[in-house]
Amino acid sequence: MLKLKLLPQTEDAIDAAAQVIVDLVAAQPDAVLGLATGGTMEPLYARLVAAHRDGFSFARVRTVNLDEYVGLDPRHPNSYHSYMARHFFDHVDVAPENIFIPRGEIDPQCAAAEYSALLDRLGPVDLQLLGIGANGHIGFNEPGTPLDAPTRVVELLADTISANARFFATGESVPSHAVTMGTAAILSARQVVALATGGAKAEALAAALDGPVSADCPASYLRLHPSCTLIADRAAGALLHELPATSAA
Ligand SMILES: N[C@@H]1[C@@H](O)[C@H](O)[C@@H](COP(=O)(O)O)O[C@@H]1O
Repeated sequence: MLKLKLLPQTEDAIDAAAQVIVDLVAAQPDAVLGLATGGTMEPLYARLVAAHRDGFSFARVRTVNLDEYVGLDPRHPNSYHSYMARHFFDHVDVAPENIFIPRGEIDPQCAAAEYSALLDRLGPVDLQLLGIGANGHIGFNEPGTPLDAPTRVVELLADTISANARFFATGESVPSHAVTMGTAAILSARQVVALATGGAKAEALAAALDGPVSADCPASYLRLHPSCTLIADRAAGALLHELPATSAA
C-alpha cells in the first residue's frame, strides 16, 4: 500500500524523509539502506550529516546505492561515488567496507553482474530511499521497464540525459548508459521512502499516483509495494487529482 505524505514546504518533506531513516537506523543499527542520488537528496543528506554531528551514528549500517553512470571513474566529480562521498560518506561514520555502489569504471556487464550478486548476498534492502525522475523513472529504470527488471546495464533516455546535464560542465558529454538496481530489487525492499520536491516533479507524481500502474511510469509500481511512503511537498503534489485518504496536511 502506498501512503502519501504531502507536506506544505520542501523542508518539511526533507525533514520527514530524514526522520524515517534516522528512526530506522535507531531501531536497527545494522540496517541495509538503499540510497539514492540527485538534487532532491542533497538537503536530505545534509540533515543526516547534521544528525551525525549531533551524535547520531551510522557506524553499523550497510548501504547500497541505486545506480552509477557507465564510463565514469569513481573520482570523476559527477560519478555517483563522488556525489555520495561529497554529500554523505565523507561526513558520517559509515564504515567504508559497508558502502556499495555499482562500478562505472569497469566493463558494464561485469559491473551489473557483480552488483546483482552483491544485492543477493546482502538480502532485501531494509529501507530503500528513492527519488523520482521527471519522466517517472526510479533508479535508472526508465519508462518501458517491466515490474521485474533485474539489476542491469541500461541506456538512458534523451530526457534523462538532458535533465542530468545540469550537473555536468558545459560541453562535457553526459553518460548515455548506467548500471542500475532493477525494479525487482527496488520493489523487494522491506520499506520504500520516495521523496519528490518541486514543481518539476508534479507531472511524474500525477502519472505515478493517478494514472494506471504501468511501465510508462515506473514510479507507478510503488503503488504495488506493501510498505511505501511517498513524501512530497506542495509543489510536487500540485497536479494530483484526488488525494488519497492517507495523505497528511
Ligand atoms: N538516477 C537518478 C535518480 O535516482 C533520481 O531520482 C533522479 C532525479 O533526480 P533529481 O533529484 O536531481 O531530480 O535523477 C537521477 O536520474
